[in-house]
Amino acid sequence: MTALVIAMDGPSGSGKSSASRGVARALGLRYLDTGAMYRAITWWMLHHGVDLTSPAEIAARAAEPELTLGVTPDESSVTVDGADVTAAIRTAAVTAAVSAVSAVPEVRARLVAEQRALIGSGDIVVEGRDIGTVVAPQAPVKVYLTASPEARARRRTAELTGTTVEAQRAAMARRDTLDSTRKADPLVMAADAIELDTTELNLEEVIAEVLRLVKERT
Ligand SMILES: Nc1ncnc2c1ncn2[C@@H]1O[C@H](COP(=O)(O)OP(=O)(O)O)[C@@H](O)[C@H]1O
Ligand SMILES: Nc1ccn([C@H]2C[C@H](O)[C@@H](COP(=O)(O)OP(=O)(O)O)O2)c(=O)n1
Repeated sequence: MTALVIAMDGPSGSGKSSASRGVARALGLRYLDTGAMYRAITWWMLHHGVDLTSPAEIAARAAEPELTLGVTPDESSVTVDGADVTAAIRTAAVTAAVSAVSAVPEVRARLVAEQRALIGSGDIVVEGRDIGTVVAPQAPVKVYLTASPEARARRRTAELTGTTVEAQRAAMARRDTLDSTRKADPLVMAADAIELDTTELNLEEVIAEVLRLVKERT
C-alpha cells in the first residue's frame, strides 16, 4: 500500500477514537489522537497554575511542555515533561478547560507542526477536529463523524462515573460551541469529507464503512 493518511474529524462522542483505532488495526496503520495532545497541554497549564482566562498567558507558556505520544492503536500513552498523564488528561477538569486552551493560535501552531511531523510520510489514521481542513488537507480519505446529541451524551456517560446524560449533553454542547466558533482552525467539515452519521450504527458498522471508503478512494 502506498503511504496513506486517513483523516477522522467530528465532535466529542461521535466515535472518532474507537473507529480510528479499529481502522488502524484492520489496515496495520499507525494511529494519532490529536485531542490527547490538546488535553496534555491543558493538563500542564492547570498543573502549573496558568490563568486559563488569559489567552496571552496561555500563549506565553505554549512552548514549554514537552510531549511524547504513542502512535499505535494499542499503545496510545501520553507523557508531559516525562510524567505519564494518559489517565489524568481524561478528567472532568481537563475536559472543561481544553476548549479554552485549544482556541489559542500559538498552541495550535505548535501542535499542528508536531502533528505534521508525526504524520510524516503517512500510513496513519489521524483523529481530531481540523485534520481534514488544516493538519492534512491532502489526505486522500476524510471522514466527518457525527451522531445525535442524545447518542453522543449516552455514549460518554456510559464511560464515566458520577455523571448524568443531561450533564454530559450540556457539557458537550458547550464544547461544540467553543470548538466550532473559535477563530483558529474551528471544528468544521472539510468540503471534500464524507459525513458519516453513527447514531444508528454500531462500532463494527462504522469501521466497515470507513474501510469501504478507504478501498474506494485509494
Ligand atoms: N457506533 C457506536 N455505537 C455505540 N457506541 C459507540 C460507537 N462508537 C463509539 N462508541 C462508544 O462511545 C464512546 C465514545 O466514543 P469515542 O470513540 O471515544 O468518541 P470520540 O473519540 O469521538 O469522542 C466509547 O465508549 C465508545 O466505545
Ligand atoms: N485536532 C484537534 C483535536 C482536539 N481539539 C480540542 C477540542 C476538543 O474539545 C479537545 C479534546 O479533544 P478530544 O478529541 O480528546 O475530545 P473527545 O475525546 O472527543 O471528548 O481538544 C482541537 O482543537 N483540535
